[in-house]
Amino acid sequence: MKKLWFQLHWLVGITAGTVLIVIGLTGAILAFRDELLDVLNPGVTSVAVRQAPVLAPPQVAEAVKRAHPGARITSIVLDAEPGTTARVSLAPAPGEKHGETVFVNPYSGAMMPPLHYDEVFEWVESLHRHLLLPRDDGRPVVGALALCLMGLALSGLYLRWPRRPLDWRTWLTFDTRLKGRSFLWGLHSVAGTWALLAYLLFTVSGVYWSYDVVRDTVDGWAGVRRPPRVAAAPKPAGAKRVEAHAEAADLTLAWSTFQQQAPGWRTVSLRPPERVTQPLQVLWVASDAPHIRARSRMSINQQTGAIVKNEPYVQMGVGARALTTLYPLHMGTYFGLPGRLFMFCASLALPGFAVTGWMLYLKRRRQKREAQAERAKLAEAGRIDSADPVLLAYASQTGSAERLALQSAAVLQQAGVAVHVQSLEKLTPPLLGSYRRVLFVASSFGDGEPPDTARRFSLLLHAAAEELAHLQYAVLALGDRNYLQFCGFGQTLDRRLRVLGAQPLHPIIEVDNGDAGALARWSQALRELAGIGGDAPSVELSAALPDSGYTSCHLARRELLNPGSAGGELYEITLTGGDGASWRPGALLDVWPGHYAPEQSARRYSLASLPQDGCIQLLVRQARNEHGMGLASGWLTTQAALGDEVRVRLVDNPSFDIHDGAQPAIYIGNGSGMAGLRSHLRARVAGGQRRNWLVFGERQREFDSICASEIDGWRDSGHLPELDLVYSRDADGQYVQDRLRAKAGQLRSWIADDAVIYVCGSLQGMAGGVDAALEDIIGSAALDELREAGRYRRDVY
Ligand SMILES: Cc1cc2nc3c(=O)[nH]c(=O)nc-3n(C[C@H](O)[C@H](O)[C@H](O)COP(=O)(O)O)c2cc1C
Repeated sequence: MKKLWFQLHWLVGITAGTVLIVIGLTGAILAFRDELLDVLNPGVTSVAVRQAPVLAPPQVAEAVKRAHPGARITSIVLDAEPGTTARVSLAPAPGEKHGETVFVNPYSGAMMPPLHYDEVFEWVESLHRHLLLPRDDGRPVVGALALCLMGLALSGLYLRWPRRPLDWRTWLTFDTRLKGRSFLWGLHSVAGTWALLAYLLFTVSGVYWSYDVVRDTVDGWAGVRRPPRVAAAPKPAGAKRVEAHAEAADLTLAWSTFQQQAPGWRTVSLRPPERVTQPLQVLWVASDAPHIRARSRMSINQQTGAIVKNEPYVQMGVGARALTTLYPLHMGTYFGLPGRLFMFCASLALPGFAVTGWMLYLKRRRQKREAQAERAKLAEAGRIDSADPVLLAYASQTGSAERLALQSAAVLQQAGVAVHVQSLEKLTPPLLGSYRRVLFVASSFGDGEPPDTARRFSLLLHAAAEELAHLQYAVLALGDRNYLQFCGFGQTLDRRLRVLGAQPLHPIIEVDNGDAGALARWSQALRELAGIGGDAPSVELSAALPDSGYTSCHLARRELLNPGSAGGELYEITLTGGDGASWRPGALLDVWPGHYAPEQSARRYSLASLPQDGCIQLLVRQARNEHGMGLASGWLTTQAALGDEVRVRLVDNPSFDIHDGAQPAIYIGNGSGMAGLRSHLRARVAGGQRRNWLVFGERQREFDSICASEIDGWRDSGHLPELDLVYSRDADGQYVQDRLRAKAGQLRSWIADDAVIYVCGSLQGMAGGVDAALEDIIGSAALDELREAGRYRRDVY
């Protein structure tokens, strides 16, 4: 059901929604038409206020007749606001369609300069009301668009219905720290909810004005009688034009009658008829009227001054009065300036909805296409038949979990493990129970809820009484920490599986916004499951679309840091040109090796510099394999010429993010792991944080003392009171874990002082060794506590 509504919402959105942009923009312009005209025509619609009596309509009419002899006045509009000029409309000259409008100084009767640009606003209005089509053709089209707007607003409301509908915050606010799709979604849905009332008003008024049948029916209910709509009959050729000077009556009598009857008015419009024998029509808004369309009418005999008909607004029926609110509600003027601004913003927001809606849709479509490509790759690799396959089950709203499930399946399949990949949409508890090992990749949606496609499975699993003691499982939960229920569905799934007796292969791994560190842990879990040996290169999983978000930089400098080393050559690579790029210490950089093979995936490096350094720096070890040099490392360290373009993408790395505050920091690492540690240390030094301890390992002091002068500088300035540089191949060779054990007491004391531990470098050997040493020194429970408290952060590969 929700799927169908989603399809409808999006289909109407990209069709009618696109035209609604025009209606919205023109509506926003018209909302401030008078003010815009005033700005464009200074000194036309108002003059400086004087302490002098203002001219009455008969005197205004006289002044206009003197300036435009022979012209017939069709209306005089006065405004009680001091300094507002009188607006007088004249009948069209022979052969013309529209008559002139002139403005008259209310104190002196002088003619004001002509008003310019009004025709532009008329054009905008005709675009807004009938899309520049002939009026009778355009009105129903605009009416249909208004109905589409209502459909979009209401279906949007249904699609975003939160689990806790009574909490107003979930309706009207969203966390602006959200990123990417979540941000767009939050903006689209929350702004949509805010604008909902405006759109319902636009629709109701739009439909009323667009369809005669609706208008007649509603008028009938409201007891409003309008004159029948008949086209004005063409005047017979040779018909005599009414001569203004011969026929026009003096307005004095009629005006004095009106004034006796209506002493307090805000605006008044007099419509002198063609013939003196016909009554003068007066429309006026009382000074205490509730809105600008609360108009009273009066017909006055021009010759005797007697009232022919008097229809004060207050005596109108309830229905008729209700109908007069339609226009002020549509414009927002009913609620004064705040109302106008609200309706203005709602109109302007229409293009915003179209843009965010399109962006959401295109992103979703790309994710799906990428998932299809990954699925095809998996199928191409050939299915491995087995009676005991691993099931990779995914719950995905917008495609990331599906892609990660497929990438995970590929890792297992490449290692010879038979896999089945299945969406939770099609999974049932009995089917789940037919597997022995299941890996879930589950995102969260709404408010920590399952994605739409996984709702049914989630309900079934809750109601299930299946015994799952034979089942081993692991959960990779995707989410975003800015949501209150971070990885809510992944956690629910994990809890429920435990209750049903299933055995966790691995503690749940929670991925905050595609966090590369968490994905690396999942990748490691997959390797263990598949029995992949330590020497095999690790596989990079990525939730981001393969080629999105890249910018161009240029190779500015490359420096060999370890000439003569027994290990691989290590270079400092400097890139420039990513102006304005910003990242936090610990962040990563994807380098796109598309210069060789477009289908290749990116290579990821830890950033070794800070944005304030004015450049991007990496420490790149030149990788070598049986085909030669590594694709990206070979290119960056040897083949690319200085100045060559390098396509890069910044990747947040929340699990290796720097901590704020003065807690001490212990930095442990080896080899190119210096990159991640260096960006942290630079930030700590810049921030004046002095309690830092670096434990760093390489092969030989003579050849591998990388970044030595910078490290010496930190030590000399007092920012590195503890420094342990260890070299495994020197005479007194040690690894970092050995040094940690040797300084166990000091380590415990730093940890007791709330230190945060950072580890960056190779997973094989170093990271495992450090983990074991820490466990020995402080105990596994304390290490777990550090991990949970975010005080043990790793970026290992
Ligand atoms: C509307 C919306 C609601 C979300 N709600 C949550 C949430 O409550 N908790 C959470 O951890 N993540 C939440 N997320 C983040 C997603 O789980 C995360 O972006 C995930 O990577 C999406 O994976 P998918 O593309 O497979 O659906 C939400 C995202 C969106 C767009």
